[in-house]
Amino acid sequence: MSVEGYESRIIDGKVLAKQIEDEVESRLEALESGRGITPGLATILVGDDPASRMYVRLKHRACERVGIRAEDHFLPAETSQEELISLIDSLNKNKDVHAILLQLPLPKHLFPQEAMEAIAPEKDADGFHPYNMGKLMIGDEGLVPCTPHGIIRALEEYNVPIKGKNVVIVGHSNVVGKPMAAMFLNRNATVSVCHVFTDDLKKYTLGADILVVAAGVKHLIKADMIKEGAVIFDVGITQEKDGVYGDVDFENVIKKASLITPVPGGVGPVTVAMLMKHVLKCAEENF
Ligand SMILES: Nc1nc(=O)c2c([nH]1)NC[C@@H]1CN(c3ccc(C(=O)N[C@@H](CCC(=O)O)C(=O)O)cc3)C=[N+]21
Repeated sequence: MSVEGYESRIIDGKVLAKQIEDEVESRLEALESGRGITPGLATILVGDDPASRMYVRLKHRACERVGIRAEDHFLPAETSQEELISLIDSLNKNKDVHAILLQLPLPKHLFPQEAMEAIAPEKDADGFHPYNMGKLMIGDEGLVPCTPHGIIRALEEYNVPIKGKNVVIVGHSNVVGKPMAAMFLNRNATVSVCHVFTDDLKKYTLGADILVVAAGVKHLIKADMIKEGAVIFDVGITQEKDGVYGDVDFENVIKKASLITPVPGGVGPVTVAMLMKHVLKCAEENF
């Protein structure tokens, strides 16, 4: 990538992830030596989608690095809703499992919302349970989704003020856009949420002091759509034969941004590190 001279504007997600994982590791050691608890994460993957497999593998590797006990539950694509719920029920009751992660998306015949509601809210490391989502909405942030949490952490790390700033979020998914909006509102930013049906996207993005893009459209955001000095988080992942692409035209946008996350090596690794933090929190608070 030709970004010479602009390197200092890059938020290195791997460096930040390492820092978060180091914190987790030392708190985890204290939990083990102090209370004899080793945090345990159970991941559930239904079907053998290659991308999902890779993401689950990334999470297991992170568990290994920090010392979380991870168990992998792989279910065949034809698993029924009842079988899935019954696995979740047994993991809810298992005292050695402090956190449960149901990898999304699920095969089309299954109901993700019902499955996520079956996860005990105190074991919901992803923060996707309606109880945890509801708490987030009313400003009581407990277990919150990993990607938005990682973005807030990055802003803190780089001392970017949030209060009173214009934040624009592109994408209104339950896993990124909506919880992200709530987290910024909780910190008194002025928040606009745009999505596929937004008329004249550029009109909004041009006003953004902080821009979070999670649309899944390769290079949706061009340099002429952003304000000079904006802070930009690219959550997009478009996998093509020759590589992974984000939602931001990075090489051109970096010339106007003050801080920006690359893809890969930006938001992704921070998301995984935040998951580790959440598993630790589940183990500290519920055993
Ligand atoms: N219940 C659930 N929780 C999730 O957190 C969840 C999920 N389902 N389903 C899928 C998405 C996707 N996701 C990513 C995590 C890390 C990277 C990551 O670390 N990527 C590396 C490698 C990229 C590559 O080489 O392709 C990077 O950006 O540098 C990417 C994507 C978590 N997700």
